[in-house]
Amino acid sequence: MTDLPDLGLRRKVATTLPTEHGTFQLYGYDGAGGLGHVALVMGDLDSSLGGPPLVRVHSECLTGDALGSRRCDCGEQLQAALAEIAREGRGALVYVRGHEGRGIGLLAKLHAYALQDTGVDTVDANLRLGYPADARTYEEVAQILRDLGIDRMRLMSANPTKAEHLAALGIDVVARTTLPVADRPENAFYLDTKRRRMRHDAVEALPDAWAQLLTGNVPDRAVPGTDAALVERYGPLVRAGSPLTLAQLGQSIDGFIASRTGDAEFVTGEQDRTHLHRLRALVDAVVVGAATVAADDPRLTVRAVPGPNPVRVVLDPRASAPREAHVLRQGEARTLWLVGPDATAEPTAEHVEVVRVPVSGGAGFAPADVLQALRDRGLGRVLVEGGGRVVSSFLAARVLDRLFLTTAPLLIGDGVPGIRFDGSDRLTDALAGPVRRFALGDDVCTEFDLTGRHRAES
Ligand SMILES: Nc1nc2c(ncn2[C@@H]2O[C@H](COP(=O)(O)OP(=O)(O)OP(=O)(O)O)[C@@H](O)[C@H]2O)c(=O)[nH]1
Ligand SMILES: [Zn+2]
Repeated sequence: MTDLPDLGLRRKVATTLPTEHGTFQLYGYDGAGGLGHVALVMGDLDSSLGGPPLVRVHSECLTGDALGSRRCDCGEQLQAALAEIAREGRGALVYVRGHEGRGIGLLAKLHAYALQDTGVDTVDANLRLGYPADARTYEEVAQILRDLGIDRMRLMSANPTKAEHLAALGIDVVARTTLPVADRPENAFYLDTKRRRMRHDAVEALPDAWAQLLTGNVPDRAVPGTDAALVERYGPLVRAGSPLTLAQLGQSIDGFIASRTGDAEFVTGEQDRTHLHRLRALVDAVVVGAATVAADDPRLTVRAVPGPNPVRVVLDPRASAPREAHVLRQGEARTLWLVGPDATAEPTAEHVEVVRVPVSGGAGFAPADVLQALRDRGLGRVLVEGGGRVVSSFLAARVLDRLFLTTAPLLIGDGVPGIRFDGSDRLTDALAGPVRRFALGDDVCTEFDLTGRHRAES
């Protein structure tokens, strides 16, 4: 190992850092002109025990790492590297301060971004501002690696120059592996420039998971983190094809979707809204009852995420929906207004089609008749999203494939009920799993897989 000058860099503090990938040892070092560096370590790094460990030398990128920027791939590489280390149960990530903007600093990088907004590539932008294309140095990194007992390692990086710098400082880089990143419209030019002008490897570029799901494909590999979670959560719905009947409801933990005055803003939080919009984007049609249209005047479009608007379906046997309701007036998506055979209803706008459906028994539609009317119009994938009575009636009729029931940590005490149906006398007959559960901020979404409960075809 080359003898390095002692830069006076010291490990100052040791603590732990629990992350979504597991708990790491965290070491704080001085250096980087007072900014300090951080190393995250998992497992025993001794090469003689488990071979050369997996190491990521990660250059600080405030915009990518902390703010989720899609101009670069830094944030995704950071998460992917931690996930890889956790998968092996062993390795280290050195988070290098002072490397921001390839060593030119944050504000200079932002100036370089402004130039890139005019079409200049990332290399020329640095040069035009009077900086080198890459001003990063690695002496302090080598000192930290040495402090961690790492003299041989497998480096996770697409940048051969980084490996060469570390090798010149006496670190034996026995292998270099690339991390999967998503090729997205926003980062394509940057990634391409790194490959053409900075010798970066062409990394296996994984497609944007949500864009794939929207086109009906379930990617078999996704960038760890958000993309992987999207595939896990929504992949089964895409695979299920058509027909498919889903329901979604957000309610307080004591089972109400609104207070007794009808105040429903907001029972569940922002993340549940995003989840609802994702479900809307993945189906052909969304179904709501006329009472929900009257109470909430929903738009039923996809706004929180990219994706197409579904056809909007209003269940209104007596044609009582307010004629001024958003879905009956605003044409950003088609609306099917399902009314009883004798109800008085005329289309309120070009995008509205009045559909006659038989009224069964009481004054309501049979869920199976509603689904049939939609299938007759090519709408096989359906989301029933409110209110409580409509969702409950589809549940009771055993036509749902899945129910997404989100509960908020809120006790309303009394109000508009959520899921209600004729219960059973014995708990063994109650509706139980299989379920999957996922956290949506403070709320918990429980996904009931009901495919085994369908009413037998008569
Ligand atoms: N000056 C400048 N810096 C950038 C730009 N985009 C990202 N960066 C910085 O580049 C650094 C990361 O370097 P990259 O070239 O993306 O990747 P790398 O570290 O060389 O290689 P990998 O190990 O594969 O990530 C981070 O410090 C970012 O802040 C840019 O357009 N201009
Ligand atoms: Zn970045």
